[in-house]
Amino acid sequence: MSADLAHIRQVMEEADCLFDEATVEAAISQMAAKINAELAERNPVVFCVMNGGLIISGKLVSQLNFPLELSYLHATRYRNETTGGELFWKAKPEISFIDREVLIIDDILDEGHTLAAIIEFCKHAGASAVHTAVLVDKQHDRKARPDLKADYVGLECEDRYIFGYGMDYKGYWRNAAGIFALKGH
Ligand SMILES: O=P(O)(O)OC[C@H]1O[C@H](OP(=O)(O)OP(=O)(O)O)[C@H](O)[C@@H]1O
Ligand code: HPA
Repeated sequence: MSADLAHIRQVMEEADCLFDEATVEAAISQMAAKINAELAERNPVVFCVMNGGLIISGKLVSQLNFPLELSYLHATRYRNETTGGELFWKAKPEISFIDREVLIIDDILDEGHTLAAIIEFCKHAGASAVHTAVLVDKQHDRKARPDLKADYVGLECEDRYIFGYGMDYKGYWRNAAGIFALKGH
């Protein structure tokens, strides 16, 4: 069924901007500086977690100043909904990373089931270390594991459904140049 575009537009009109473009870009640059300082000599294989990780991955890797290999994987549990379900692998990594360090880039660490499963998968598949970078870490006490943290975090946000910078509302607004919170959520 096609989305109701009038509704999709209204959602943006009513949304609260949590972080404007300049703030998000500054956060991405800070992440890049830290990754450059810590991973430049590690020859990591970098994986973008599709679809949400697309924008942050592109903006982040272009600020990394060392040679790296870039690929993607796709694991999803929200499927255009605002609450998560069972994790479904749409595409597993194709590039080999046995005995290599891996850097996973995603848009958001929410409950963390997605990131935890990807970390586990990469370790089982032979990665010598798994580093993780997320643009946003949502603050609440529903994490898959209480100690689950990403190594590189751009921003922390309140416990609301957010979109923009790769994150979608019903498949839309991944392109929004800012991070917005849905009215009433
Ligand atoms: O921390 P969690 O609660 O597991 O949620 C985070 C994950 O959810 C979103 O992906 P989604 O399942 O929406 O797939 P998509 O990126 O293709 O939209 C997001 O891009 C993260 O990968
Ligand atoms: O708040 C969110 N917004 C968009 N996608 C998401 N995936 C998990 N949480 C979110």
